[in-house]
Amino acid sequence: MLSDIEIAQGCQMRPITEVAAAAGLDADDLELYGKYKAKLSADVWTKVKDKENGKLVLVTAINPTPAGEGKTTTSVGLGQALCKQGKNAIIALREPSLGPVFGIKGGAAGGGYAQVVPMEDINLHFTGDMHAITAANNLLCAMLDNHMQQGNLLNIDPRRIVFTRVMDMNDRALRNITIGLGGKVNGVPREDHFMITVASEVMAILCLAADLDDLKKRFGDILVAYSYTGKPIYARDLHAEGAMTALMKDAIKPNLIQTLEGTPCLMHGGPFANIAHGCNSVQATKLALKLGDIAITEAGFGADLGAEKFMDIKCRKAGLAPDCIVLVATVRALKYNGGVAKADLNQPNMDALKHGICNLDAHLDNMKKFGVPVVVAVNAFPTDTDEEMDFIREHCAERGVRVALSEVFAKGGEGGQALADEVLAVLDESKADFHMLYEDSLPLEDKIRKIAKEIYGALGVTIAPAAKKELANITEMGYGNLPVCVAKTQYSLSDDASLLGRPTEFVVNVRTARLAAGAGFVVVETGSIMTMPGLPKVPAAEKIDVDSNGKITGLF
Ligand SMILES: Nc1ncnc2c1ncn2[C@@H]1O[C@H](COP(=O)(O)OP(=O)(O)O)[C@@H](O)[C@H]1O
Ligand SMILES: O=COP(=O)(O)O
Ligand SMILES: [Mg+2]
Repeated sequence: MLSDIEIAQGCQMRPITEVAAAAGLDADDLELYGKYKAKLSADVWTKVKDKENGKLVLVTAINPTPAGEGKTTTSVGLGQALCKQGKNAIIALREPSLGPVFGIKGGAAGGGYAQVVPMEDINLHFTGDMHAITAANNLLCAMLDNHMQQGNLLNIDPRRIVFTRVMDMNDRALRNITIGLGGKVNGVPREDHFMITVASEVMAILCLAADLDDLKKRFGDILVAYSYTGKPIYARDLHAEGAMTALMKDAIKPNLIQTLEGTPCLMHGGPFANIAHGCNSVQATKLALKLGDIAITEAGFGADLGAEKFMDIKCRKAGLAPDCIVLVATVRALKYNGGVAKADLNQPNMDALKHGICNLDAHLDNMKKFGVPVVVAVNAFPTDTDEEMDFIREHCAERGVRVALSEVFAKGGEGGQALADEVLAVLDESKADFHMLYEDSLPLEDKIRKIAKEIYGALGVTIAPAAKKELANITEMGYGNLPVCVAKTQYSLSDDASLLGRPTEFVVNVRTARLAAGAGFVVVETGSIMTMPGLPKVPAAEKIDVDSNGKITGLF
């Protein structure tokens, strides 16, 4: 079989203006970035906002292997499959980060015959949104350090700065740094940190902002530090929000691209779900609901992370309500959860599969708590045996859960017909009764406990003294009603990556708490999760190249 990039490069793409027209958009609605990419102009929303919403389908997954289990692939394939049936379906995805592209996981444009294109553009610079987010974030940092250098009128305590620099790269050497060295002319010496751009509050704000004015207000609301007397200092106190917004005036516009089968895809915002809220932008999702009769969107990593945050943060903030959940399961991830080593996942192993199926059960039980009907998509890999796939389908049938074998990777939209039929049946039944896991009024610590117990299956939660103190401080400052965004490993329901399957006898250990006042949630870090990943022993970057004609190879 051809590689993802070979398939993508072999695609005869439609001009993006044609794709837009099929989605009901005309040339005035587009700002072209070449022939195959465009941004939607700001007044598209005014044009479509009074249209009736389509149905909303969320694609999530069981706990993944390090390679990922095919949420993006399934989202693209399902969109292709529905369009093949003549439905007006549009997908809304997140943008890739260079971290995984050059690291372990690869791109975020799907795979096989279920990809969005132009894949290499999308996975590298795309339309520059990641660079704009990085620049806006680091401008604020530069203005913060400059304020302290220029007399520090705000009396900022350099030991209590809570906003850090970012870079869209896996670079562990930047996790903990010292800046301002070299004497008076070089600034105020202090400890600083880098996180990866996709974990930043600026990224979250892009994903949750309604428009340019809201973006600017949220930027101004970013808590950056405390003064020596404990007074909170916001970005607006540094007069940074205007310039930050100017840097992001194009990044806030959703991107329009196409699938391998020429069907429309909105791609905007790229937070990871282990260290951020993991959902594409509200703007893109709301536009997809207006432009399509069915909008398919994804949330990162497993349902314990992306789906929970989709429901409890994105839907809460945006007034969205999913009509159907597609839960992607793979034989390989279930065997991984059944204790099989990564190197042996391609070997048939019914015992491990039967042992690991409890992870699927955990996520099925969890999704029920949100009142949204589920379809399990068994994402078929070439190494899967019929016996293994039949076991998963029979297990779902015994639970009374709709299930479909998805072959979209190998066959594109044609391979997603069974899945499309199951999703359409759910949408026709309209049995969704969406509700969030907790009320705004639940105290922050209790929100954390509720997520840990109800979704992760924890016995309880430990909260480090510093985190406990910061949660109390955040509540004292009037932010106790905000939702919580848990930063946690994606490999386990617990905060310990080694506890696979459906662990029970564990507690979740909260290390830190951070107010993202601009985004409107509180981030708590658990276990050993880090917001700046590192490159692996053999980075994927080593296999990426470009020839003298500009043709890229090795991206996957
Ligand atoms: N059915 C499949 N067979 C083979 N490879 C697949 C299949 N589905 C996905 N992949 C590959 O697995 C990786 C992860 O897929 P992706 O859709 O990005 O997962 P996720 O969005 O859940 O992280 C990609 O490299 C993709 O090409
Ligand atoms: O946030 C992570 O997203 P994927 O699961 O799509 O890699
Ligand atoms: Mg993905």
